[in-house]
Amino acid sequence: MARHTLPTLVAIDGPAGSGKSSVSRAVARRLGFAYLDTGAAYRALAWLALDRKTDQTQADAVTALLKDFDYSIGTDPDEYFVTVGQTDVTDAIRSPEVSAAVSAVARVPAVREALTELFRSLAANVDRPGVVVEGRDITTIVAPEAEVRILLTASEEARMARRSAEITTQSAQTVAEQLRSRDRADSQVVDFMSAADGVITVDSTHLDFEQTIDAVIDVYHTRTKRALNE
Ligand SMILES: Nc1ncnc2c1ncn2[C@@H]1O[C@H](COP(=O)(O)OP(=O)(O)OP(=O)(O)O)[C@@H](O)[C@H]1O
Ligand SMILES: Nc1ccn([C@@H]2O[C@H](COP(=O)(O)O)[C@@H](O)[C@H]2O)c(=O)n1
Repeated sequence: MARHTLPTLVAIDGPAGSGKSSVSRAVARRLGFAYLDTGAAYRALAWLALDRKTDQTQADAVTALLKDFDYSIGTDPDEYFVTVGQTDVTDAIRSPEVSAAVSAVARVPAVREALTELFRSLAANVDRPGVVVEGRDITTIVAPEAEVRILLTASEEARMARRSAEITTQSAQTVAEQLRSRDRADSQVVDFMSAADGVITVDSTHLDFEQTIDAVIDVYHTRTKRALNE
């Protein structure tokens, strides 16, 4: 009987706007790996809370949503989608309302436990030789055993400039304040501002997009070669 080999895990954490999703997706494409965006699940649950008019500050009410959280995500880097039940929420989960609500949902311990299990199962069952998983606690909680663990950072100034270039419907000041306040709230729950032991920092402040992808791929090759020699 064929033995199921676990996919190679590339874990990437970092603050909002550091380039986790865009860089991880591009790295997955280059390596022929799957791509798992974990923030999408927290966003989808926040979307459900808003849809059901659930008070996101009430941990019990948010936890109760988990029982009918019928969540699905595409892990092919070229076919990304997010659904809740029959509803495609791929775009809706990026709305300012969801971004403002998501940290309250993500701080509920029962939510973190359930989603961590879900991420482990999704990552273990991809149909590619590896998977790039990105979020806030992948290198530390979800997959501390990952072969490659990276903290992707950039200065607050660079992250804000990149994000506000993307969002044209809000002022640069509003975008910056939302980014800062989300990082502040999220970092009370998990530490994604400093690299844990064994985690390599890639600082993209002075790198363009392609250089950042190259830097991550370099870390991948260095770490996987070293693992082969150990
Ligand atoms: N090195 C870079 N140079 C220039 N732009 C970059 C670089 N890395 C990422 N970007 C751009 O910065 C923006 C934010 O990146 P991205 O959405 O991937 O960040 P993120 O860390 O996933 O953010 P969030 O956690 O808020 O979802 C995107 O427009 C992306 O194309
Ligand atoms: N591993 C993770 C990933 C995300 N979160 C929470 O979800 C929010 C949205 O994440 P994005 O990557 O899409 O920005 C984020 O602000 C966190 O609240 C998390 O807790 N852990």
